[in-house]
Amino acid sequence: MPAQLPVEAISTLSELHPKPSHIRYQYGTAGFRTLGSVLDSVLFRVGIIAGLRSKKLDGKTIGVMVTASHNPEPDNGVKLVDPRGEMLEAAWEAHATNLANAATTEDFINALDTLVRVAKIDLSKPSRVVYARDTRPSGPSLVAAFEDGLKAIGAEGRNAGVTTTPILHYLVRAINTKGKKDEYGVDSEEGYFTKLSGAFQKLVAGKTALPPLIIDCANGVGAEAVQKMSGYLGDSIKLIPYNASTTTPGALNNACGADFVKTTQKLPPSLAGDIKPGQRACSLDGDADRLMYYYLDDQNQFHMLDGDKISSLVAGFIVDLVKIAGLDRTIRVGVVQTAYANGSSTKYLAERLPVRCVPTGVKHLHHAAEHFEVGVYFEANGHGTVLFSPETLQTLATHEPSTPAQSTALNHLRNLTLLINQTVGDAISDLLLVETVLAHKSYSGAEWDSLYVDLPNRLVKVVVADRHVFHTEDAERRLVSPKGLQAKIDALVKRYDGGRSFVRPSGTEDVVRVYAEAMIKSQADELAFRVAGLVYDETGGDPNTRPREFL
Ligand SMILES: CC(=O)N[C@H]1[C@@H](OP(=O)(O)O)O[C@H](CO)[C@@H](O)[C@@H]1O
Ligand SMILES: [Mg+2]
Repeated sequence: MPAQLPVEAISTLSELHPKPSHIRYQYGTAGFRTLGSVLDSVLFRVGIIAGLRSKKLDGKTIGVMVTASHNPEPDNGVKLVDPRGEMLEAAWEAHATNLANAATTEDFINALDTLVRVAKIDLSKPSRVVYARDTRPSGPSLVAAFEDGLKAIGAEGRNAGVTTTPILHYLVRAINTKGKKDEYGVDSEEGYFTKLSGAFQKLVAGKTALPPLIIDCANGVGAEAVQKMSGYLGDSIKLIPYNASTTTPGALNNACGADFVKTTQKLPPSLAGDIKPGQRACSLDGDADRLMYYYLDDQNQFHMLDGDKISSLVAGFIVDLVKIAGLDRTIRVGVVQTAYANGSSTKYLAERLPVRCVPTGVKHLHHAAEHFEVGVYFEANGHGTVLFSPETLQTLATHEPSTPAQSTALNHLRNLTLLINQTVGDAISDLLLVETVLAHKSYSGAEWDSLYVDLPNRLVKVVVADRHVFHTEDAERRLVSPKGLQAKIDALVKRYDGGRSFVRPSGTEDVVRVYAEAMIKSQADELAFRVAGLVYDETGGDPNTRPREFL
């Protein structure tokens, strides 16, 4: 008889983690994410789901990260990580949503039974799960609920403690490739720090010393990782953590962090006075998978260097190295962006290499990047990385250079494959990558910034009655419904010099987002507020509560 679900154990433990009756959960772009205080049942159930996912994949280790990233401190969330360190497969997002919403223990067990049957899960297989959390106060009790889930399904758990999202992804891949040909690294935090710092030190050896770098850690888990990384970097670069108060109530992501910088386009107030004209600095988000750079010019003016600027800097550098190494016929470097990428960045990049636009969400970018030999992907908000295909890794490992210049470039490329966290966007890996390129190019922040001039842009949220009536095509750049709305947007856009605007429903908030660009800032704002007004009026917005700035 095939192995059965341990119904007794699941049932007993499930009663300790009842689902609140009034809440509907959704496994979205960022996993399950909502107030930490209502996630207990979800975490318990995710423990069981992770165990089943591992069994389905023959006992490979699955990752689980408890975090709500850049959200306010009271929020929390949970994401599953597949064996190569990638986001959970889409079909299982639906399974997770379904299981999280089962009303009672009985419904939950029935839904589990169905999943086991439909997904043909062999319950006799082993199951292994590695998990971690960020610094949020709700973390420990949520992890305890999750561990009850592991216990219920009999999964073997490995607690990676308090660490960043990208380190958890690294661990998943390292564990699953241990002792294999494609071994990713030693499966410990130390392994991660040693691998990245070693590659960085080689890449910047002999270059002019890098100035110390102020890092705004958003008062989150990145602070601990930056401090640890510092210890491994020797004198190759000095990292100065700011906003590193991980235990101060309410401090997490508050007036600091990558999301604050991107959305307000301002310097975090806590850095004011400490960053000098000409100096650059950067901000991480609450789980250290996003990165924003910025600098003050000689007039003390703030300039932001976002994900598009990082992408352009890095892609250009890799293209040059590939060419110098004599590999430009074999290795095609491409870039993946979303519709939110600044139009100037797209123009700059498209003149140099293939560029693809995909729908919002890291999994779309990641998968599209896998189609290039080297795929560089970044969201404008600072989440991104570089992927080297297995064939490219092979080429880099075996290629015989014919000149000293080729040999040097080849070595740099090899070290880049070690420095870059290829499982997921990683703020710490990315900032070392940026510093590497700046060291090689002898660029200041201003010189990097001058690769292209950002088009002024504006992002506006519109609260609508039902965002599910919005459907898009062409990588979210055009609306197919509500019918007729796109034609009206087109008519508005035409009136603005260099105008571009698109509307899409958010996957993480109950709003519709409007993005607009134009040649001058006031026009970008005006276009955004006109389109926002149009969307509001056309989809039944109440005239009495119409936001005043909408035109
Ligand atoms: C405009 C914007 O920044 N959108 C963000 C946001 O998605 P929305 O679907 O727009 O809510 O959260 C996603 C998950 O973190 C991130 O991937 C994406 O870039
Ligand atoms: Mg994040």
